[in-house]
Amino acid sequence: MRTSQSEVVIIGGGLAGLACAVTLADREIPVSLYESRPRLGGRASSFADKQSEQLIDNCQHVSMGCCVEFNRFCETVGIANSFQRASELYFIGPDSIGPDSKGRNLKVNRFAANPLLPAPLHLLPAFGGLSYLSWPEKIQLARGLKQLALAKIDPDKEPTIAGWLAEHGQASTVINRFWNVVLVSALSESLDRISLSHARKVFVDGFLRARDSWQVLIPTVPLEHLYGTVIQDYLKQRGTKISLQAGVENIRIDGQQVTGIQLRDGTEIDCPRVVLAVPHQRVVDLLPAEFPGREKMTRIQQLESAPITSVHLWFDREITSLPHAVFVDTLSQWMFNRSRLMQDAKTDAGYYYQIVISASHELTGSARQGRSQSEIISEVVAELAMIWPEANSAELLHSRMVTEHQAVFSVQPGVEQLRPSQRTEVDGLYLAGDWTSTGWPATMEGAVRSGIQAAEFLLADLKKPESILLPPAEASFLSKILFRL
Ligand SMILES: Cc1cc2nc3c(=O)[nH]c(=O)nc-3n(C[C@H](O)[C@H](O)[C@H](O)COP(=O)(O)OP(=O)(O)OC[C@H]3O[C@@H](n4cnc5c(N)ncnc54)[C@H](O)[C@@H]3O)c2cc1C
Repeated sequence: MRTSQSEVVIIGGGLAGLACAVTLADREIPVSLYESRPRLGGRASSFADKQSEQLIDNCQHVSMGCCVEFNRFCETVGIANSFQRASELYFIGPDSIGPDSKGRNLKVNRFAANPLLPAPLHLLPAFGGLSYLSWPEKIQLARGLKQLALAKIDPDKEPTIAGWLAEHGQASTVINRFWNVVLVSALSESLDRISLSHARKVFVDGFLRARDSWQVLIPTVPLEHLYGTVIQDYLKQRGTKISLQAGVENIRIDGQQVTGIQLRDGTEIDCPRVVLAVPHQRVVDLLPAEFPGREKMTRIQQLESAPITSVHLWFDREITSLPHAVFVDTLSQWMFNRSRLMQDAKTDAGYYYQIVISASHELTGSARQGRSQSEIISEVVAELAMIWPEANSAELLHSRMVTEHQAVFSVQPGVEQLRPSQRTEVDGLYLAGDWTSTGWPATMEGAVRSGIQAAEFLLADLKKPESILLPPAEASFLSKILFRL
């Protein structure tokens, strides 16, 4: 079968494809979106857990105040009120200082901005109050943060943040209890695989630039409701045709120009403009053997991936009333108290907690050393019991562990040279996806930015140029002076 389609075809209904579709649909450009799975949302989605009879997210997805484009996207499509803004975090670490204070009493450190101090001083009292760093360590940390903010980075020969920290005299306690805690959860990679520039971006955008940038936004409904149903309705009302379970087999290119796509069921669709918004691992397979710029495009195959593991636990009682917490120097990294956070939380299946372990290399392949899922889950529960003894007496009603092996691309030195622009050398072919060149790591912000950037290029080619992408939040006066931001 052969059909002609809308002015623009988007392949992939993750956040990148959706942001592109929303941007174009809002400007009355006819769009058809093809998604291979039965639902939208891509990596940010939910699945039905039979035992708890709940829709659970493949993993907790949080955003931050500095994710300006993602936050605007949520406002646009009407889902912004389905997030809770956390203006206080809880860091749980030893109640004493020194490298040997592991396996000891733990303390909840409340972490919030001082309402009277401007950025970048607003978080200084919170850092100063951390129970598990000594004053000399805190001073060393402040010095390290300043050096990082002012660092001049040569993208062609930048070190890893692990190498840079060692070179700049950061002690192992400071690395394990601060740098590791912040960077591994923000970038989903281990310090020896994180580039200096990506590490710098986390601190500059998240902590130093503006007052509310560090705040964490947590969804209060399953991701399926956020990125599935609501956005689907938004797009359909604006005339976008959405086809689910409609995998694309290949893209046709004639000389310099895109001419259409072929679906896996054999349907041929003619279309002069295609936005390819699939994960980077899928891109090259969808393209013909020859086309302009192919060599450059194939570089994305060198992008490596990092895994994220989530451990879902249902107890017969509440083990803590804290809505979320960050753990210092343990296998578990973040706890989300889903029974407290979710709008329509049901507790018939138990009190539901989700533990996130980013860059979970040690839980995959041979690094896992034969440990079974139940052994890993027991280790996580034992860590929770060290903090909240209630977990010892509570009955664990149900549990499951989910590891996304290709959760994010790995932000190693040199990664920016592998990330392509959203505009390709083929007329009418655009790319979108968290892996394209946005300057952001693999995040919902990066995905949304890429989709909007693709739409900007496409609109320019349609002779409807518009500057849509927002600049980063403006740096405070003091941050400009101190760090030249
Ligand atoms: C476990 C986990 C935890 C994460 N936590 C966070 C977090 O807390 N905060 C954050 O900001 N980010 C987080 N991320 C990253 C975030 O989910 C991604 O960066 C973002 O969702 C990527 O969106 P995307 O549209 O670029 O790609 P994807 O979401 O991968 O979307 C691509 C889509 O293309 C579809 N597709 C593939 N091939 C075809 C084909 N041939 N035809 C049609 N469709 C096709 C796929 O089915 C998919 O729906 C996390 C990711 C994971 C996996």
